[in-house]
Amino acid sequence: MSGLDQSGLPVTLDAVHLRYGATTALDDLSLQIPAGSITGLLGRNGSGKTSVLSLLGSYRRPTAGSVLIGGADPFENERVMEQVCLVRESGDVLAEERIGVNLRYAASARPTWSEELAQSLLEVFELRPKDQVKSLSRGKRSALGIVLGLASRAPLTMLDEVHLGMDAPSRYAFYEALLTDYAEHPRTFILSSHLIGELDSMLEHAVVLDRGRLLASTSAEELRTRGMTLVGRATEVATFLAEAGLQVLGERRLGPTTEVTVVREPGADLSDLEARVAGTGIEVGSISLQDLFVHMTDRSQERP
Ligand SMILES: Nc1ncnc2c1ncn2[C@@H]1O[C@H](COP(=O)(O)OP(=O)(O)OP(=O)(O)O)[C@@H](O)[C@H]1O
Repeated sequence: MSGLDQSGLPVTLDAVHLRYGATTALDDLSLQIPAGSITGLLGRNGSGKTSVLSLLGSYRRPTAGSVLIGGADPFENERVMEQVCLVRESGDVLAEERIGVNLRYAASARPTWSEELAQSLLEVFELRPKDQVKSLSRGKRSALGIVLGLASRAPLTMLDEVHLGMDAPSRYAFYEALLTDYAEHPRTFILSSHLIGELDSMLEHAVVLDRGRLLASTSAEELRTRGMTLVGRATEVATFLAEAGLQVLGERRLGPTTEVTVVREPGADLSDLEARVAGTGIEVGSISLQDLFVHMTDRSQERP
């Protein structure tokens, strides 16, 4: 890696294991996050999202395997880490200090810092430099984390559930600010969240974890097209499904009508589904990333 990479850093995890004592948090995780992408790091509680970000933020080292940012090991690597910004849910701020002091501290540590962006975001989120961090409400403290994360303009910027506690208008202001600044200053963003519905349209790449294992690391578009819904008369849908060779994830009955969610195997094609249902009265619809995620991580079918 030479100098500052202004267009975003790629991330590679190769056979990564992370254990906390007897707990295996990450189990043989291999994935790549493209440089310059807005990537969603998705998973249920305890799936390992924060653990992945702690490795990338150089708070921890893997028990086994390798973590590379821009081709280099980030651990205790100042040259890499000045280009990496991780904002954790806890904020990582100097709570006893004023907002202005926190901003000056961040600016001094970051060669890519934009003071202009920081000041405009303070206005967007109605934060005043003279306010003490410890007196901020939870939502305002989250907003401060977002100001620090976005104004860092770090080539790898990671935001771990940062928008928790923020009201809907503030969250939408955050999404808009991120997209606007990203358009002018592309970089790699990794956003970890449960609010997949809100992030869906922003994401270019998605990493889905479940119990420390990788379920998917793929383009968001590929993930979105993995599933479809079929809505029609129950008998017709059942007849179609009997011949279609599709995996059924879920079914909802609404009187004589049924809605089934089907998925294709990675690499298979669902684009001909419209043509295949022609004349059956069945309608084909898309499913949201949120619904697909719920289905992918559903454990209700598991039996010990
Ligand atoms: N410091 C720790 N000591 C022991 N176990 C830990 C520690 N941190 C995390 N774990 C365990 O590692 C696993 C992954 O946790 P992690 O915090 O990475 O998940 P997460 O996806 O970020 O969860 P959440 O969405 O609830 O924040 C969980 O089983 C968790 O209990």
